[in-house]
Amino acid sequence: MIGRWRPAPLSGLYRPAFVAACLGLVFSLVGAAAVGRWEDRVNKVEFDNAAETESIVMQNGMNEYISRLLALRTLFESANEEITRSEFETFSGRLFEHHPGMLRIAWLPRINRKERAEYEAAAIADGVSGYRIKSLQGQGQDQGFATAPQSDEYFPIFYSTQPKTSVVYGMDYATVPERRAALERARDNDRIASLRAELYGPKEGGQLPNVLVVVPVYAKGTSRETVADRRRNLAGFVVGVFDLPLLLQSIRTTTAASPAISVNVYPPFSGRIVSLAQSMPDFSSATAAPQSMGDVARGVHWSGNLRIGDTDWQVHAIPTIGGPLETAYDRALTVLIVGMLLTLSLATYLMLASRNSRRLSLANRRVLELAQTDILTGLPNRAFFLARLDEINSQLEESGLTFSILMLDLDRFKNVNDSLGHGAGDVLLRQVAQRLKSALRESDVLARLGGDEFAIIQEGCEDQRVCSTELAARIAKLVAEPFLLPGHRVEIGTSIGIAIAPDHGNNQEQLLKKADLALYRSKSAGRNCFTIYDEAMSAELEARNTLEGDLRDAIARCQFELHYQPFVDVTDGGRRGFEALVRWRHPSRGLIPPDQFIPLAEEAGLIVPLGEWVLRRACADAATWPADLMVAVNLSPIQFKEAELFEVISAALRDSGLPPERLEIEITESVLLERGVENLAFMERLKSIGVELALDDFGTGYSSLSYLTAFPFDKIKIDKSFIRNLTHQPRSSAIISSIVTLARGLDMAVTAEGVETREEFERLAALGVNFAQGYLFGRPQPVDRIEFGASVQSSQRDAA
Ligand SMILES: Nc1nc2c(ncn2[C@@H]2O[C@H](COP(=O)(O)O[C@H]3[C@@H](O)[C@H](n4cnc5c(=O)[nH]c(N)nc54)O[C@@H]3COP(=O)(O)O)[C@@H](O)[C@H]2O)c(=O)[nH]1
Repeated sequence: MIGRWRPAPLSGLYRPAFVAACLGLVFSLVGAAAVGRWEDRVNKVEFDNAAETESIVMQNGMNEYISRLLALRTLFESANEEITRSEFETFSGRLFEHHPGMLRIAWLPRINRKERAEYEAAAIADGVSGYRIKSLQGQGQDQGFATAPQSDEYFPIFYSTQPKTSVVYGMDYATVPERRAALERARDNDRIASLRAELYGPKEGGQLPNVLVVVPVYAKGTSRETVADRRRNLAGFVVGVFDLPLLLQSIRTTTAASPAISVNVYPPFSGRIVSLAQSMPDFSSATAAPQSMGDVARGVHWSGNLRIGDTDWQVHAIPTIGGPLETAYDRALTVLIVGMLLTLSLATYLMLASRNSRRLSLANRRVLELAQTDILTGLPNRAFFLARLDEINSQLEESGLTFSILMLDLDRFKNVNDSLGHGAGDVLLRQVAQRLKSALRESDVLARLGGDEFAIIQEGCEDQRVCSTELAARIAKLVAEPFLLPGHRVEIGTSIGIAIAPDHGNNQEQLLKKADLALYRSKSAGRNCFTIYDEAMSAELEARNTLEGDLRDAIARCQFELHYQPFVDVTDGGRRGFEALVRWRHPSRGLIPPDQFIPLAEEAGLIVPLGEWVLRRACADAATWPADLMVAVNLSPIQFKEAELFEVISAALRDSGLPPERLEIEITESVLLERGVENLAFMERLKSIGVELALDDFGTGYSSLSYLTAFPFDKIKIDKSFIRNLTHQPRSSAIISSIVTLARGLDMAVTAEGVETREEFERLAALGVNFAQGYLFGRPQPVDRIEFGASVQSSQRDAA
């Protein structure tokens, strides 16, 4: 996972907007449909009420017409004398004066065979020329009249509101079967009968059939209780012919019928439809009349009856097209439009919000990336590494996998930084990052933890131990290759510590601690190597921690003591002084040598107070010695970084009364590696007050001869490792000889450390060394065991 961040998938970004749009659309449609249905229901109720009212009004209007025919019947039945033609015409004319739609009214008297001629003559006498009783024959266009055949009784048109010239005078209704049936129905039931009938001849104003209404008239004062009574006492019929469309239109006009309702009146239902004309309305107030009842039935409609006499005409009402009772679905439309607008707004808002939120999340991710990136190398930083480590740890139990952590610390990086500057150090770190990347797989996590520390999480290996050591070896080799920086070629290395999960722990803290311990071991083992953690390291750490605690206590309780080891002048064997070497008298562990606690004191920062104590004690002790004896005190590089060191030394001298010329400060080469300018100034200051300076352990570190010229040393102390080899390695003699020659040239003295044998001593003397120190002249011992008398001096002289 060298390229660690994968962008979040874009799919689903607009999903909320899409879902909202779909839901909004569905709700809008459902809402509009519901409102539409509600509108339908409300309109239907209103329409039904209006249609019913309309029907009642029409029925009342029709009843009014019928009642006028009944008035005529009353006239015939109540008159004592026969009603004359002119009385009939006058009365009829008045009755229907303001009632359009009444086409004509006729009086059909009941005439028997014997009365026929008499009636015919009377009509002619009344001015109806050529009057005779006729029968209607033929169909449609071929219809015509013929003299009615002999019959027991006739029901001819005798009086009529038609002009006397009309051919219909004398037409016997009984000769037309359906009219005869209506007459008989009316007679037998003493009820008004009606029928739909086409009139003879073309009808004014249209082709629609008319309605014949037949009212039976019985002889005055006769019984009509039984059918026989009615048949016997029948006097004739009053017949009204209605122009139904005109009549209904007139009713609607006079009653100010609602224009919202279109009324269609169909002929009485006969059980079968014999012609198209029968399915067409007899009356329609609609602007475009429906072509059939089917048309009406398909839409919103109301059905009822219009009773004319003994027959029910079918009434079907529909909302007038474009009228207020036609469902306009305007509310439903409003709901739909508002719903769509809200949906659109919501979807737009969600889309914008989603887009903004994505932008925000991208920005957040960028911030997160930056927060988890090491700016210098572009690698993940410590925060990312730790988070990833936690993540992998949390999956550890479920996955059953193992992984390794490799902690890397560059060797000698500090030198590059100090000597070539931070710019070069940065370039080097980038190059190291590139090399490390090249050694890793895509699934490995590489991070820079800070400074010259890198860390790797390596997972997915069959044998994690083998895999991680192979990787560490590969990395060590890669980093050991020279780096080309601008104008310089540098060589560094890397120390690596490895911890393996879950063997070495299953949480971040444990694993990092153990990888660090292993790294520490690599560092102390000589660098550019790798170490896998083992349990002994923890034990060591524990011991070290205990020791550190004890060390703090020891400083507070003054459990330290100084032992002194003499150094002698090679030429005469005379003792020239003592080196102060600190020891720790541990309450349970006894006397602990400085090798075992000085590094720890340095790491824990305790060397500063300890070093000050050594200085003061050594100066105080030396002040009691013979005036020709020097005291040499070791200073740690850590003490050198203390700004107060000069004041500490001055105070030790002042407080003890020891002349500065009797104090020799021993420093190691490592001190000279950094803060060169400050250290030089500090050393010059010590020299200026008379303190002598010795370069300790020469030959173990960098052994740069340039230090000898750059810093004002009085003495060089050749490390005992050279002396050890002196007798059997000619090279050591040559090195010592060179050092002596160089020191002499620089006006410096040379001390040989660790002289244990006479042979070594003689060889050193031959090489021109000035001073010697070692077990040959005495081991370090407490001050109270040192004899400053002549005996000591003579024994040493013997050695010389
Ligand atoms: N910063 C401070 N460092 C100190 C102080 N006191 C001691 N030290 C440093 O500790 C190192 C170990 O010291 P020590 O165990 O005391 O060993 C010294 C001698 O005992 C040993 N020595 C001397 N002669 C011989 C010999 O003939 N053979 C042999 N095997 N060892 C011998 O050498 C040590 C002295 O070395 P050096 O300092 O280089 O003169 C040591 O590095 C001390 O510097 C302290 O107070 N502060």
